[in-house]
Amino acid sequence: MSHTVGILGATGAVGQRLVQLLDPHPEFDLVALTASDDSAGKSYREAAKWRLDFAIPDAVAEMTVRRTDADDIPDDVDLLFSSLPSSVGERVEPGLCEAGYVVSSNSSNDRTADDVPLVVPEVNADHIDLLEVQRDERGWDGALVKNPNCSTITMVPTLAALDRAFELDAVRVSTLQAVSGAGYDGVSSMEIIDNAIPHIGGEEQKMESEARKLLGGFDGAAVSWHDADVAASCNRIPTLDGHLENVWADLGEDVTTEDAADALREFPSLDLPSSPDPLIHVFEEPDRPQPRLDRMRGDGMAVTAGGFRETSGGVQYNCLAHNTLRGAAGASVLNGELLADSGYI
Ligand SMILES: NC(=O)C1=CN([C@@H]2O[C@H](COP(=O)(O)OP(=O)(O)OC[C@H]3O[C@@H](n4cnc5c(N)ncnc54)[C@H](OP(=O)(O)O)[C@@H]3O)[C@@H](O)[C@H]2O)C=CC1
Ligand SMILES: N[C@@H](CC(=O)OP(=O)(O)O)C(=O)O
Repeated sequence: MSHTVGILGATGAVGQRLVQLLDPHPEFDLVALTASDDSAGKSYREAAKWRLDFAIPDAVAEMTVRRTDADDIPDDVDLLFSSLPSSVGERVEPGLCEAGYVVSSNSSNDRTADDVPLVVPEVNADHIDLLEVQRDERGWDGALVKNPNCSTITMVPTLAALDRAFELDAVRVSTLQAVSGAGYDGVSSMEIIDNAIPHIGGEEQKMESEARKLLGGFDGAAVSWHDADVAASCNRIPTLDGHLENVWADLGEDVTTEDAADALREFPSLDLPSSPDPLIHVFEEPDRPQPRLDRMRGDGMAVTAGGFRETSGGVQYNCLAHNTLRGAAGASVLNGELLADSGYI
């Protein structure tokens, strides 16, 4: 069955990735695009500073950009994907849900709120039913579901696999993050060329909290966060797309690299249109994954891992995912597919 969908913040970096994924989507029909008041009233072609390496899809280029306001969005849109700056998302998303819209959001506001499901479908699809609690508590006809931060998404499927096979006690992670994560105007070329920046505001705290919520249990009423101790250190490097992460997982027991790699390899995917199969690709080569070579694995939706080493009571490895596909737009689309599959739209 087909559903009508719209994009909030459609002209931005993540919004353009949403256009890329939704224009050919087999189940979603893209009918509305919004942005700031400066863009409203213009054609998408005029309003968007298009940065992807293919032409704007014909069906989208001449659509008129709308204001990000319930009064300007058709009432019968089944699902809105939100890629607004978090300060804007915080202000407008709850109002849209109150007005009856179902919103799958990539923005960081409200990700750790008690009644907002934070979901990576292959990891914690059951958390989607927190929407029943949300609707009861807030009296909404609409609903708000979030995907996590791109650095968090990159490591969480691998941690979920290790937690199911062994038991996750603690995680230490250091990131090498691509410039697209900061948005097109986020890091200037003079700052990043020939350089690395060991600071991304708020990123460590997001990885530490969002990972524990995603890996937690849901009893039908509330999510109990996983009690693993998670600590992160985040760095920006001059790659375009693809976040690479060095992970130390403490599993409370010695495990072989083969057993750890098998746990990742065997972690199941889902039968949703955007879920890759396999979800986690494990490399034998010690120098993989690499951003340029491996970010498009599974159409940019797979997580890749490799470089396993035994540590005392655990394992060390590297993992990678495409930050604006699996880590942002693709993650929101997957949550939209889960909302459809679960009957919320
Ligand atoms: N999951 C993840 O880890 C990632 C998440 N993100 C998040 O996604 C969101 C979007 O990021 P990105 O695409 O890089 O941002 P951009 O700045 O590229 O795009 C922002 C979009 O929001 C619109 N917008 C800005 N201000 C307003 C406003 N006041 N009212 C309505 N619309 C507005 C812009 O419209 P206009 O063109 O008219 O200004 C544009 O469409 C952010 O919250 C970011 O943190 C980003 C990357 C990865
Ligand atoms: N901070 C991430 C991208 C991002 O926007 O994250 P969030 O969705 O948590 O705001 C990066 O720079 O790579």
